[in-house]
Amino acid sequence: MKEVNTDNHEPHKPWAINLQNVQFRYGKSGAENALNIPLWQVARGERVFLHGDSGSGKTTLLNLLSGVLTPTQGTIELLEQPFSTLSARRRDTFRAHHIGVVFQQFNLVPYLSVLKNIQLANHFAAKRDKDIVASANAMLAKLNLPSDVLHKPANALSVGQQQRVAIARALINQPELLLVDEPTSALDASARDAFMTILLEMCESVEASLIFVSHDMSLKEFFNSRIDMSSLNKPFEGAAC
Ligand SMILES: Nc1ncnc2c1ncn2[C@@H]1O[C@H](COP(=O)(O)OP(=O)(O)OP(=O)(O)O)[C@@H](O)[C@H]1O
Repeated sequence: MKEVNTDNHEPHKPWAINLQNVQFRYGKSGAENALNIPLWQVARGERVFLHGDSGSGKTTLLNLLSGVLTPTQGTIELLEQPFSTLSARRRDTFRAHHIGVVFQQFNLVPYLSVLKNIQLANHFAAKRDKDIVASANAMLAKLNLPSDVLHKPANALSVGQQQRVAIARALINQPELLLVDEPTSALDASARDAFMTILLEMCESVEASLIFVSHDMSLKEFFNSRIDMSSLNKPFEGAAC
């Protein structure tokens, strides 16, 4: 397994992620509520396991990568294109076209059917899928979900089923970058391993780069690179430690 080197001297490969001198603070709070990442580059196609203590900034970093937050300083490029410097509207469009997200609460619209949840993601895609029902069905079959879930409201599904729907929704537009935050916390060990296998197979099939955040170090075996937030997030100059 490769520990990701943040002082990267390898020959240039196309980047999925390129963070340069990124700083982030929540409001005017102290440095402990902040990120300071001088450099972080992830090559396209890489599958990265991102771990770290509670409060070390993992979710904040994912929110910066998905454009929910923007850096206080520095720049984020995704897929070799400017991202953090875009207007909020353009960032939303970029996200809809290129990024899939599976966050802790899955972010499914609870009262909408599984199909409508998946359709919603495709609605904002660069290319609308003319046969979204067939595509959604094919995706659900790959995820071992029966096709009758398609018309059930999301909140009528088990947690494990909702996780799979969240993956289907995140991958339906074949995103180049997939961001996943602690999705296995509610699963037992065998369900967790099944989830990981499916997630990685699906990622492979659409050739997505993956950033996967978790506390659960037993999951690191599923990844070819891993990074600890403490090696990424440097103390602010002059900050009391
Ligand atoms: N909305 C917010 N306003 C102010 N501070 C925040 C906010 N969200 C997070 N923080 C602070 O930012 C720091 C990083 O939090 P973050 O949620 O990114 O950590 P994490 O590594 O994802 O934690 P966990 O593993 O517990 O989910 C923490 O000190 C946290 O208290």
